Amino acid sequence: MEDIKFEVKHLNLYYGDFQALKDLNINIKANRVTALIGPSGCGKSTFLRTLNRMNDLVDGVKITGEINMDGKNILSDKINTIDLRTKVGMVFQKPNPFPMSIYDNIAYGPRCQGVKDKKILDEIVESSLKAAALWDDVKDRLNKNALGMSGGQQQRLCIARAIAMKPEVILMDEPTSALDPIATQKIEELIDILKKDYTILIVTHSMQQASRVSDDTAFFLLGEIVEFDSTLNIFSNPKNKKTEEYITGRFG
Ligand SMILES: Nc1ncnc2c1ncn2[C@@H]1O[C@H](COP(=O)(O)OP(=O)(O)OP(=O)(O)O)[C@@H](O)[C@H]1O
Repeated sequence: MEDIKFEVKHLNLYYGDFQALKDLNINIKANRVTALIGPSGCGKSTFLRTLNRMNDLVDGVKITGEINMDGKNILSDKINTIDLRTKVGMVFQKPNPFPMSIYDNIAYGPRCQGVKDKKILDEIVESSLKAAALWDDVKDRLNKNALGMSGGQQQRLCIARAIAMKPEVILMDEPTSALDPIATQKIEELIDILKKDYTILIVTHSMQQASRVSDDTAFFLLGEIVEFDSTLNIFSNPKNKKTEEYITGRFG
């Protein structure tokens, strides 16, 4: 059996009285790329954020059900959310480097965790930038401000920053929606390389992107998962009529 990273059981999420996720049941496989697709407002980002408890930061949220990560329910009160967010890193829609040097952007997280040794920090910075396919672009200007990089480079820096924390999972919420086609292609190539070492979930509005980068795809509609299958099946032989209508562009 393939390794399951997240086993989601009867997951419901409410923002106040509004139910944004409805009885989700899904197994996310380790070391695969899972795409979350569906029309605007159907709960993709909300679901993504349950996986590192980012919704805890929103007032009035209520969550029921279970999300077992490597067999442990991460929704339990006993879970240390700081540790969880170290294991489950996140990359956002808009690249959001800190207004500091390229080096310090990567070293920031490890330093917060108490790493002080310059040699170790140098190693983390180099290996993280290499893993994000950015080292060659920036190795001669590590002390320059990260805000001077192109948008695509900034997004790869944000991926490198996530990698520096040695995560097991990387959540990506529309990571290329602010990027041009060439920068997008680089991120997609990177995702393909990273899945060897990490479990990746990606929210995307691009059907082409979902079919290019992902192994499995979940189709969301109005807070429910309508269909979850291999990306090949979802795009070539969807079982649900709504899935077929969405992927062929008839709504959304
Ligand atoms: N903080 C919040 N408070 C109240 N309602 C929210 C909050 N965040 C999201 N919602 C609502 O929950 C539903 C799901 O939102 P979510 O952002 O998860 O959808 P999405 O599928 O990611 O949409 P998009 O593709 O537009 O990013 C929407 O109806 C949204 O208005």
